[in-house]
Amino acid sequence: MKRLVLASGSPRRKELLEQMNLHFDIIVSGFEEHLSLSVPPSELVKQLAYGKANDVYTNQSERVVIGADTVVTLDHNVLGKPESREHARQMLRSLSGRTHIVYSGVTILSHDKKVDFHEATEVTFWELTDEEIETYLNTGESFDKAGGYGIQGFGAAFVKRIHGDYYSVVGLPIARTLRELKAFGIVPEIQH
Ligand SMILES: Cc1cn([C@H]2C[C@H](O)[C@@H](COP(=O)(O)OP(=O)(O)OP(=O)(O)O)O2)c(=O)[nH]c1=O
Repeated sequence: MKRLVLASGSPRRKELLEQMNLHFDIIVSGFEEHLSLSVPPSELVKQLAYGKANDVYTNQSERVVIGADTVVTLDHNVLGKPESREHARQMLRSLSGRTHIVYSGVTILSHDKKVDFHEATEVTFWELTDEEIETYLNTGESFDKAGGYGIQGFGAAFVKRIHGDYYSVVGLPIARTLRELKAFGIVPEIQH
């Protein structure tokens, strides 16, 4: 049986794989993310996902490695994780009352195969007041998340509409990932 490795420090990605009853190890990659690559966001997230997976993959033939990356785009600007409270505030103000796209890219690597894909999900926010934004910033939830919000947390209060895979917004399009993992011989253990 191949050994699945998640090349991610994201607690959300870990929880989603656990939710599906997959057994895996975690090795966090030291790959440096640069959001400035001049490629479309759908390519960018795949390139960053590949960078993370490839950093952890060490040519061990029994390993299947998953890397993933998530960004938010608004008017062709790419928003990663906020670097400060002010940066998070600016991001949330720019997302207020608008529709943005969340891109998640995934790479799965083994010694003889590489699969990569992305999902794009449209998220529309209600108009946010300054007070709502400040209250949200106080939760501290913004700081490790692309676009400065977490749809799975208090950020749920901002979401008017979503079109696409919810789990991709959280960081890992889990259904598509499971489907692709099958080709690597990785299937969840179903408990009877
Ligand atoms: C938009 C949004 C993003 N996010 C998260 C998913 C990702 O973890 C994070 C984007 O950062 P990433 O660089 O994709 O991932 P990461 O740094 O958390 O983990 P690693 O690089 O080790 O794999 O934003 C949410 O949790 N909820 C949301 O609603």
